[in-house]
Amino acid sequence: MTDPLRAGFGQRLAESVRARGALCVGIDPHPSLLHAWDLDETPQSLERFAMTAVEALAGEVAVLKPQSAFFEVYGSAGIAVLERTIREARQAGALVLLDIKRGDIGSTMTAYAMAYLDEHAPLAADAITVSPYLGYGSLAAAIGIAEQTGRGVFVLARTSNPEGAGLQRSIHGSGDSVAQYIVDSAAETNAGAEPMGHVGVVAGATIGADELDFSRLNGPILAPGLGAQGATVHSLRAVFGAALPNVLPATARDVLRHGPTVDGLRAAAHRVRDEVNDLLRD
Ligand SMILES: O=C(O)c1cc(=O)[nH]c(=O)n1[C@@H]1O[C@H](COP(=O)(O)O)[C@@H](O)[C@H]1O
Repeated sequence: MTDPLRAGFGQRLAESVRARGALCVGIDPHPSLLHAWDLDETPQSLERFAMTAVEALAGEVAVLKPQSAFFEVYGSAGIAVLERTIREARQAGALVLLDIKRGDIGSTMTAYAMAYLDEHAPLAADAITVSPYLGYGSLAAAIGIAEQTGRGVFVLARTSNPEGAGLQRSIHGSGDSVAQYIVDSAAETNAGAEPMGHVGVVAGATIGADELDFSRLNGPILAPGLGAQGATVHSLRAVFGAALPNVLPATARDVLRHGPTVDGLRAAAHRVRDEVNDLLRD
């Protein structure tokens, strides 16, 4: 295995996907899931939930994606659980994509990058989600620090929620859609990187067929929306076409609802992973 601190994120992700299959499982401790697992809404229960997910999945799937909001709800106690979740998941071999969807003016973005992408940060993950609403250029500090530390960013391009379409499909000054402009901006950053660059994009598995051209991206595509939001593994081919090998399908509730047993969670993740493997082989 390549030293995670010396290889770029594109390479580390490619290796992890090769070894474990293309799947990202979200750790989203929704109140409804806590209840379904017979847990209450306390930091102790949050910890039990997250640690069970880590035990079941961190040695199995390529990427785990804790959703920060569900931890932040509990204040500092929740953040402590998030720190432990990130640390233990990484130690068990998963890449951790922290879902925080940050985006701000450049100087503030530097602070966010130091909080989540700096080697010594308590919440340092392998990658984070970022929002380009303040302009792709405002993300430069995060993109730069990620590159220096062997980490990655996933920029929201065409999100899985129905409300995203109006804004993201509107026409940008470049003449393409806003979403395509984001994909093309990431492509410029990733140009020439081997095996691919460290700037991914987010494009929901729920979006229309062939809506975006990913042919120049040279980076990963996080595709949330499988399961609870209605997309299926089968639908990925129509949405992503030739870009399928770079797609990292993501699902949270559809796996987590098979807890609280470690075996149940693992079997659910394996089922989705195997479906994705079959799709990629076809
Ligand atoms: O960035 C994300 O991960 C994300 C982007 C997007 O377009 N849609 C989306 O659902 N997500 C996240 O992916 C997860 C989806 O969870 P499930 O619908 O339970 O699979 C949530 O944590 C969302 O915040």
